[in-house]
Amino acid sequence: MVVGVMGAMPEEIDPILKRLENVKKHEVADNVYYTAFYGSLDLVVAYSKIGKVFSALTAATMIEKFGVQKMLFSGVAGAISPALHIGDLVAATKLCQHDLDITAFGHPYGYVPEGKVYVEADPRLLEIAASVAYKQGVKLKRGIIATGDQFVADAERKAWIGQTFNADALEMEGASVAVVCDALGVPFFVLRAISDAADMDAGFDFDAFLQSSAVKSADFIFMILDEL
Ligand SMILES: Nc1ncnc2c(CN3C[C@H](CSc4cnccn4)[C@@H](O)C3)c[nH]c12
Repeated sequence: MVVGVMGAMPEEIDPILKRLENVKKHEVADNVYYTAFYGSLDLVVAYSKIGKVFSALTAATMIEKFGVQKMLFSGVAGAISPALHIGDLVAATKLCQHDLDITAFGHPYGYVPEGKVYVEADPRLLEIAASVAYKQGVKLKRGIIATGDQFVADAERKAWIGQTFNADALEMEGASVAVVCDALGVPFFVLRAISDAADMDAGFDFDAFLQSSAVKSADFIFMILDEL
């Protein structure tokens, strides 16, 4: 089976790559894709670069050019829910785009005609994640993740996103990956480890915790890969 493991930043996939052997590099569509065998799995690993457009391009390229059959996203996120603290793992049950706004035409935030506000993650992959977390004694929360093309470092914006979408965490790539995988019929799973609280300290906390949180997410992704 061909499994895609995506991140947005180099720091999010470095902990994945360093645990793989005989990694091959492929330059496709202005990006670098790494392939390697992991047990019985064929892995395709890449960081997309930041934001919804780049992450959509990478997800589509992984599926259309590399034949990815299951997509796992590993990375960091800003917390919205007060129950989420730096280093905590959260798996997306569904994802939305908090910066998609044609409310001027009477539509809800995050909605465009023939689209949907939320895209649901694959229940089977969520089930595997919950089972792995239980067996390994890892605390894994589930929640709604809101995606937008902005680094949120403002309590008011964070509160608005939380209230408008009932979101538990926010980032800049998950919902676009979800839309691509959903449209192309590829089961997907988005895992994030909290790096900051999307408030006035977000920039400092992000710099301080990016690496350690990215490793936490990557380590759990390997626990899931071992079950696929
Ligand atoms: N508060 C937050 N708001 C929005 N997104 C996030 C994330 C998740 N990632 C990290 C990175 C921030 S932008 C970036 C740009 N340059 C350097 C580092 N990060 C982008 O890929 C989204 C963690 N905390 C977030």
